[in-house]
Amino acid sequence: MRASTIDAVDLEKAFGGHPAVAGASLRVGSGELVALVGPSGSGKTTLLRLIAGFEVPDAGSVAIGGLAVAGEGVWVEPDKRRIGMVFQDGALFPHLSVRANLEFGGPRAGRVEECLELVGLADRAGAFPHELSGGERQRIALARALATEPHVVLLDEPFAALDEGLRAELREEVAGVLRAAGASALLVTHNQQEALSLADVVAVMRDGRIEQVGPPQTVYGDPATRWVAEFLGDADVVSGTAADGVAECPLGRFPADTALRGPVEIVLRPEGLVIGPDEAGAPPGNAAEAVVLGRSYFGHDQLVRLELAGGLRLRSRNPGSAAWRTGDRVRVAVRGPVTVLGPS
Ligand SMILES: Nc1ncnc2c1ncn2[C@@H]1O[C@H](COP(=O)(O)OP(=O)(O)OP(=O)(O)O)[C@@H](O)[C@H]1O
Repeated sequence: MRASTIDAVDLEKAFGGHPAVAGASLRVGSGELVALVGPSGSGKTTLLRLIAGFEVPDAGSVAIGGLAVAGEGVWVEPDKRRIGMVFQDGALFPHLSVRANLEFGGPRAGRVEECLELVGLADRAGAFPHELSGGERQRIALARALATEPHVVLLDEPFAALDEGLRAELREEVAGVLRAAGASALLVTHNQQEALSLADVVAVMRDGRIEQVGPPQTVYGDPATRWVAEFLGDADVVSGTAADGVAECPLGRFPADTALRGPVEIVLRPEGLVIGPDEAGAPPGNAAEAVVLGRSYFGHDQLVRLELAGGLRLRSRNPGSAAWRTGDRVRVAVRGPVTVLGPS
């Protein structure tokens, strides 16, 4: 395991008796990019502010770069925590040039040029913030955050103010810059795609707690709870019964944790269901007859709504090549990974 850059343990913070962070623990390893994702009001920004030192925790502790900065009897001011911050609006000093913005924290000689080079804006050192585009401003904000060689960069919704096209482009660029700089970073976002596509590790926050932490493929493909499954993407949940390591439902039999017995919930992703006269690629048995209820065509793919005998409704996301019509009788097979969960 990599050395920790952030170790936040059992943090609690309430405002007026209402808990915003309710026992959250979060670790960021050295050189790791961790995304903290959750719905509005789940406590992401408060957790980030506790780590940065803009809020004092009611309980719990924070260590940054191996040094305790908050906890019982310990308090280190934000400007002594060696963190770099990037906010939604960049928050550059408007009356200072790009160079002066980067020099503000007193970086070592040559570091300003290095950081401008990293974000690909070496030629804009003399410009003022109002002369930069929204995307350029965020790249300069990142360069400024990196200039003082912090232990960790904290980014709070850094792409939220940008339009969709620019957002996607800048996301990749920012992740690339952070990786090239070998920086450790914690990114707060309410955008699931952003979290899954950018981060090495995704922490899913709900009601002030971290509900699941893991690599993007794990939190999406093997969600710990039904809530995580439904928050991170489209999911259909089918009731089944488990015994001896197998869960059974109208779509077939699936491997399950041997500890599960009795009623279970089986989580299916629409892209894991294939439709067709043949059962392309699916193991024998894991298929069922269905009627097409309707379809939405998106160009790059389509979402087909299906109903099985007994009224069970499912969705299949597949290449838009086959124009299934309402009322068509089809066979639906499970191709993708399924997750079997105990009753929630
Ligand atoms: N300074 C404050 N005073 C009072 N309540 C606050 C304060 N800061 C946050 N809260 C409350 O704490 C809860 C968590 O807020 P927080 O901003 O941390 O959530 P979030 O997940 O970042 O949400 P969003 O994605 O909307 O920014 C909310 O109910 C919010 O209203």
